[in-house]
Amino acid sequence: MTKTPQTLTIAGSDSGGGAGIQADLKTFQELGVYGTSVITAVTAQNTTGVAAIYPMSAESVREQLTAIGSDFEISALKTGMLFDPEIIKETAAAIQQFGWNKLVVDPVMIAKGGASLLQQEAVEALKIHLLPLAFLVTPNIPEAQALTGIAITDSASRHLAAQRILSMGAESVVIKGGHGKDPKYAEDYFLHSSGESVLYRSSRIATMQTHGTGCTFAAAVAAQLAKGEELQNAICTAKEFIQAALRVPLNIGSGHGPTNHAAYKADLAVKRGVDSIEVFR
Ligand SMILES: Nc1ncnc2c1ncn2[C@@H]1O[C@H](COP(=O)(O)OP(=O)(O)OP(=O)(O)O)[C@@H](O)[C@H]1O
Ligand SMILES: Cc1ncc(CO)c(N)n1
Repeated sequence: MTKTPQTLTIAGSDSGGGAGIQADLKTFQELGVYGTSVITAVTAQNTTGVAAIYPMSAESVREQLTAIGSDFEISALKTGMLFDPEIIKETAAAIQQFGWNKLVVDPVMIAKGGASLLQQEAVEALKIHLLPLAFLVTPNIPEAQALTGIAITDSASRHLAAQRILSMGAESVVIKGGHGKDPKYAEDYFLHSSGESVLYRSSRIATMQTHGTGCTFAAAVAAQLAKGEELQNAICTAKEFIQAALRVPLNIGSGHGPTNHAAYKADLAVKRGVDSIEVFR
């Protein structure tokens, strides 16, 4: 009997349901994998912003990780909001202890409204403890700049920043282009430590409903990896998933609304297909 692949998200809770743990579990469910979760912080948050953050203690994070590691067979996992250095160290220790592979690190730093989801001193901890364990790191443009100190202004500086992130020990990186300036395209740039690079390009969708795009994208990659999809194809599927989720808005809340996690499967179900992504290798 084949078992459903099991996945794990280590991230913060978004009370508004569009990002963080909630986005990850919805994405896992939609893509047909079993989702488990370790909550690093509780945020009081909606589509207009983050009102408060309550980090969990390092001990509670360790206990959640142990509960998962002692019972589940995790085929792929992702991290999101990790908030402080202690939580990062507990996370890295558990990943090593339980031998979890296929780690997608989404280096979440700042929410759309400007709230800090990662303490300044935690950026170093992330680089030292977590990036060397990563199968894939998924920074957006501001995060890639914060990790490397390189201003990303064109494709050459984006490549340089990607190389710098790989030099921190990650096996591969995709610098996401949601924050890019191009009005026509949203371009994600992938670089592997082998030197192989891929550009994933989709048409940019003009919408306010972009809350949690990064979390959803990384969770979709982790889900596909858990099912055994090869990394570059998993990224392509994640790009199709987020494109569908952005294209069919839910119009929830008065600010940056959540994406529509159900759209990808609904598209497939009626064989409408999803927007095809241009892939440049
Ligand atoms: N308007 C858009 N149209 C099409 N694709 C988009 C758009 N905005 C973001 N994307 C895609 O969504 C994914 C997430 O990228 P983005 O740079 O927005 O991440 P993020 O800033 O970490 O997200 P968040 O912090 O909101 O969770 C990428 O694949 C990106 O190309
Ligand atoms: C809990 C949480 N994680 C990540 C993000 C980034 O979208 C957010 N806004 N909230």
